[in-house]
Amino acid sequence: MALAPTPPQQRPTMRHSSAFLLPPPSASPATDAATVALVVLNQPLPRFAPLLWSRAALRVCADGGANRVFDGMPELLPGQDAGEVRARYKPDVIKGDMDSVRPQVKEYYANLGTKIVDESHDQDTTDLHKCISFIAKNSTVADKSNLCILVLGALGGRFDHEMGNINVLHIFPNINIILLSNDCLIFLLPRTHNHEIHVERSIEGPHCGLIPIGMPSTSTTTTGLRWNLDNTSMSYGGLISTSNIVEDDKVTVTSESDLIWTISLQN
Ligand SMILES: Nc1ncnc2c1ncn2[C@@H]1O[C@H](COP(=O)(O)OP(=O)(O)OP(=O)(O)O)[C@@H](O)[C@H]1O
Ligand SMILES: Cc1ncc(C[n+]2csc(CCO)c2C)c(N)n1
Repeated sequence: MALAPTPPQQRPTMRHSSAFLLPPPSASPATDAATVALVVLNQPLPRFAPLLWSRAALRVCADGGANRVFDGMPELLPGQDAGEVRARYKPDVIKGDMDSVRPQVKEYYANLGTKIVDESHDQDTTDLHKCISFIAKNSTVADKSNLCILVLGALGGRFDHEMGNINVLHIFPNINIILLSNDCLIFLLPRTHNHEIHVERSIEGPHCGLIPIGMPSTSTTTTGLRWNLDNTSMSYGGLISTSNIVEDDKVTVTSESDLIWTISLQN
């Protein structure tokens, strides 16, 4: 027999913040408290890749993501010597089925001490899935609520890859994973919690969305949005909240089902 969901008033509150994207020297207590791990996917690096790299305690490239670091970091830092930039931005780990990383790139980083984890035997899980499993297993952070995994290049590109990347959020609902592109970010709001999203209005918004992927939501209630939901049901084929607008610095969400939160990033 399925367990009844915990009533909304008994759920703990999960707080979310994108302060990790604020330019230095800004650092909020929320950013400092979490240990950041970075995953680089096989897509063009977003402009803030060097900033997030410097804030991460662990840097993992998913297969062809290593090519993007090798080629892209010198391009993002054009005033600096390309060779020095390359040596400075050395991934800790390259992991995946290794069909996309160029042999010369793999050898370059292996010689610098990067750990290469070849999982070409596994053709049933995506490289991102493999990387998140690796981080979850190897992170020294005992309390996983203090771990924040930032994924670069997860959106905009091949639709099957995008859906695979969003599926990874649902596979690991208890890990704080944020999918990023130059244009927006996405994370999961698990139904086990009420959610308080602190909006960094200097860098994100105003466009946002609240989307039930995977299952309909029988009841969702929000504050802080232009078009709030009030015990509203959402489903594909019915209402989903896209092209919404953030009105307050804090958005709250309570829902009977897992939801995807997305917000635009200012360029
Ligand atoms: N166009 C894209 N859009 C979104 N994510 C992508 C895209 N390309 C790659 N990725 C992400 O980067 C990871 C590594 O990419 P890579 O190209 O090495 O994967 P792959 O397994 O060789 O892909 P495939 O064989 O399906 O082309 C993927 O698992 C995926 O999460
Ligand atoms: C039903 C089903 N659909 C697709 C794949 C293929 N696939 C999924 S993840 C992956 C690895 C990509 O690096 C590959 C090849 C599969 N195995 N099972």
